[in-house]
Parts: sequence; C-alpha cells; structure tokens
Amino acid sequence: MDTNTPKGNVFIQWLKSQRAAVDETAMGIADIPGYGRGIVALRDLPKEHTLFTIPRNLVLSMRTSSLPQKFGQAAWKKFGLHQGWIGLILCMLWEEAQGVSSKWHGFFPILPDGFDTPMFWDDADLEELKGTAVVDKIGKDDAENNFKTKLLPAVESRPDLFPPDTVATTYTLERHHLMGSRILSRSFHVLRWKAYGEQPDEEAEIGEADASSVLNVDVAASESSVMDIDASNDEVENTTAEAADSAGHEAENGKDDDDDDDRYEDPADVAMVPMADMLNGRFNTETARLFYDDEHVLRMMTVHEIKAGEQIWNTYGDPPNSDLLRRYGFIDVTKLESPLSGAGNPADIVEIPANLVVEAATKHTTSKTQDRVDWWLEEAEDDVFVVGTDCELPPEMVSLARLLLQPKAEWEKTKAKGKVPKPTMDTTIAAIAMDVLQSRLKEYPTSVEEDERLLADESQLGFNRKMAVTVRLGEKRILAGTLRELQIKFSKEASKRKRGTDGAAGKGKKARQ
Ligand SMILES: C[S@@+](CC[C@H](N)C(=O)[O-])C[C@H]1O[C@@H](n2cnc3c(N)ncnc32)[C@H](O)[C@@H]1O
Repeated sequence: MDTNTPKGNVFIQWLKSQRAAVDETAMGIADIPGYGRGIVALRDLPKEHTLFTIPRNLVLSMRTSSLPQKFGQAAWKKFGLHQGWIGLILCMLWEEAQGVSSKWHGFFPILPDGFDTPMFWDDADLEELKGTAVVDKIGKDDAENNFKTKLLPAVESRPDLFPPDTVATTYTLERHHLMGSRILSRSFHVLRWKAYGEQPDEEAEIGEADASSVLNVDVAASESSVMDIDASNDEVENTTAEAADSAGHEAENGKDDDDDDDRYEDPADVAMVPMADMLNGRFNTETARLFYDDEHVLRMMTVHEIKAGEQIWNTYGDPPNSDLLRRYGFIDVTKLESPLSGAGNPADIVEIPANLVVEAATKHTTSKTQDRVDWWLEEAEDDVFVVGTDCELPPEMVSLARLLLQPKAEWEKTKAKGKVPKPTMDTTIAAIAMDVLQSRLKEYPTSVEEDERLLADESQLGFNRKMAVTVRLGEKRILAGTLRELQIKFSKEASKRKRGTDGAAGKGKKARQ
C-alpha cells in the first residue's frame, strides 16, 4: 500500500508545523480501496505505542475557533448558535473561508468534499430504506430549517465577518450539509480544559460573560486531574460512538431550550481532531484509541500489537448498520451468532414502536387502554422498544403488554403502587408479541426471502441499494428470529397445555431482564 500520498504528506507537514508529533516510522496515510484514506502500520508495533499526539488547541471546535468571540457571546446565543451543531458548522464554514489565515488551513483540504450517506440520496434510493430506523433520523428538513432560521440570519447580521459577496458561495445550504456530515462522520467529544490560573468552573457553555478563558485555548494548560493516561475514563470519545441521538443534526434538531438537560452533549465539546479522524473503523476490531494526556495533548495509542502493513483501526462504537449507514455511509457485515446465522452486523437492532403493542394487546382485552398508555408513558417513558441480534423480547415491551391486559382491580393497584408490571411471559403475551413482530415486518416493502434473493445477485444492485437492502434485511432477520424463538417456546407450551400436561405455561417465564 502506498503511504506516500501527496495530500497525506502535505497534511502531515502542516500538522507538524502546528506542534503535533507524528511517528512517521510507525504509521502512514494510505489510500485503501473501499475505505477512502486510512492509516497503516509501517512496521510491527507493540501495544501502547504512540502513533501521534495532537495539541489540544489544534482541535477545531466552538472553544478553539475565534469566531464566537468575534461575533460576541450574547449575539451567538441570540441566534441560537450555542445549541446543537449549528455553531460549529458556522465556525467551520468561516474558518475554511479564511484561507491561510485560519489556523486549520492545512486541515480542510484533507476533509471529504462529498458523502454517500442517505442525507444525499435521491427519493428512489431512500424508498429502499422504508421501515428501517434510518429514515426518520436523517433530519434533512430540520437541518435546513436551522440553516434558514439560525445560520443565515447570523451571517447576514455581520457583513464585517461574512462579506456579502461570499455569502452565495460560502454560506450555502449545500455547504452547511457538507459540514454537518463532516462533523457527523468524524468528530470527537473533547472535554473542556482549563486555562492557566482559571478557577474550576462547571460552566463550559459558550456565551458565558467570562468565557474568554474558555474559548481561548491558546493559553490552555493542563487538566491533569482528568487527563491521567492510566485512568479508566481517559478515552476521548468519538462523537459518533455516542448514542444515536447524542449529536449531529439530530441533536441540533432534538435539543430543546433546556440547557440543564444532561441527556444532551455540550455542543462546545464536539470537536474535529485532525489526524485522529483518519482512522477507519470495523466491528470489534479496534487497535488504536485516542487518549487524553496530562501534557495538553491528545494521544493516539495502539491498544493491541499491530503487524507491519496492517490497517490501524479506531472504534466507532460498533453501532447497528442503520447508524453506520446514516452517519458514515458504509455498513459492516460479519458472522452472526445463534440464534441468527449467516452474515450481518451483530450490533444490529430493530425498533418497535409501542403503539404496535397497544394495537395487538387491544385484541385480547375489553378494557379501555388510553389511560393505561398515558400512565405508561409518564411512568416508564418507553415509546420504542429495541430488539437486538440475541432475538430476546425487551422486558419493557412485555411489561406494557401485561399492563394493558390487567383486570381493572389489578390496574388500580398498579397505579397506586406506581410500579410497572413484572415482565412475565405466558402464551397470551407471546401471542401479542408475535402479532407485534408480524405487524412490524409488514412495514418493510419486501420479505426476508426477497431481500436474500436481491443480495444473492448483488451485481444487479447499485451501491446505495445494496446497503439499504442489507440494513433492512438485518432488521427483518431480528424480527423473524425473535418470532421463531417465540414460536418454538410457546407453541410447545400451548400444545402441552392442550394435552393437559402443562405446568409451565400458566406459571409463566420472565422475559430478558
Ligand atoms: C473518520 S473517517 C475515516 C477516514 C476516511 N476513510 C477518509 O478517507 O478520510 C470515516 C469515514 O471513513 C470511511 N470508513 C471508515 N470505516 C470504514 C469501513 N469499515 N468500511 C468502509 N468505509 C469506512 C467512511 O467513508 C466513513 O464515513
């Protein structure tokens, strides 16, 4: 593999000029067919070998870009740029427009100028994803809305920072989506670090009156208490390794005005980390990881021995194919374990909306369900259940079905106790669950068998369609596998009961805890 790509070399020279250290005897940037660029080992490497270090002030985030300060803290907040990723998108657009006077001028040329993610697919390709967890999470409309209602008005308010003759080419919706996708596929969470002499302060939020020390990380010093390389929490998180809703266009969209809501990340932590974003990822194959260090640097270290010539892998958190496709534009396929078999992504999941459980349970009860559903949503807050490749029913789904079937007196007791019913299985709950799984399967336009046939002759499928079919087949296999498991367990019990020999069915079994 040729590790002397001209762009890679220019990039490494720029990094070194910014006081990054790169062990060029150990690693090189290579063009790897099917992966874009990646990093490969140039010699056998031991575990805990440092591949490169990046000064903290070289990460690109709302803390390090000088734009928020120039724009003004109050105005930044007034335009809503402190929430979600919109502020970082604007910083990136602005920094790139500064050319060589931007500190990151050597970083932008190596970032991708286009993406294959569903955000950029046409309607025909998107239709192939019908039924999957991808469609509702792309968030293109919300991103567009943020562009129109936040970014553009902010740009137009400051012609001194955003010259009007550059707006039509630099601050466009297309480039907004490009930056959003660069963040979605390549950012990390880099926690705030403190400037010399700064008092401990939990407020890392941009827009604080006294934020200059937060924003100006050129004077940043150590955050040694957190940055112990041997500590267990020293890993710099790949933003995209977070839960699906934690970042990106969806955080931008989903975040409400409640800044105290710690389910959401601090947008100022979201950072582009040059070079660290050059590593590709594969299911369960991480061989290097980014660590905090007590010398104001982020350190990429091997976590396994690596042989000369091997690609060096980071982790993207092993998400399901639906998320891999949406965020990165690729999918992972490896060997599946029992009860599934064949090839797929072991981290795949399928989402089941609670309304399907309500619909199925309603066929088994004469009780009114609305007040129970309202109570459930208040108490348990689960309106979507998730099944993985272990094909086990989520206990919460079983609890909801039980709640809906409770006789009135029992329901009154449940309410009084304020505790959801135990997730105990029996043949009625199994019948409801099977009904739910079948209904969910019907939400896809094709069957498992049809998709398997399509993939058997991949040459007929375009790239996007092949990925879409793999994603939806992965979800359907979970549904079909779970259905099969229930049929095996509960049809046996039902027939035993019929023969009058049953002891188990009436006593019930607990769903997965
Ligand atoms: C963090 S970047 C890694 C560097 C990237 N390959 C490049 O050329 O700049 C993530 C992107 O790399 C590619 N990638 C990473 N892992 C991959 C894999 N296992 N298979 C295919 N593409 C992968 C995808 O395009 C993804 O969006």
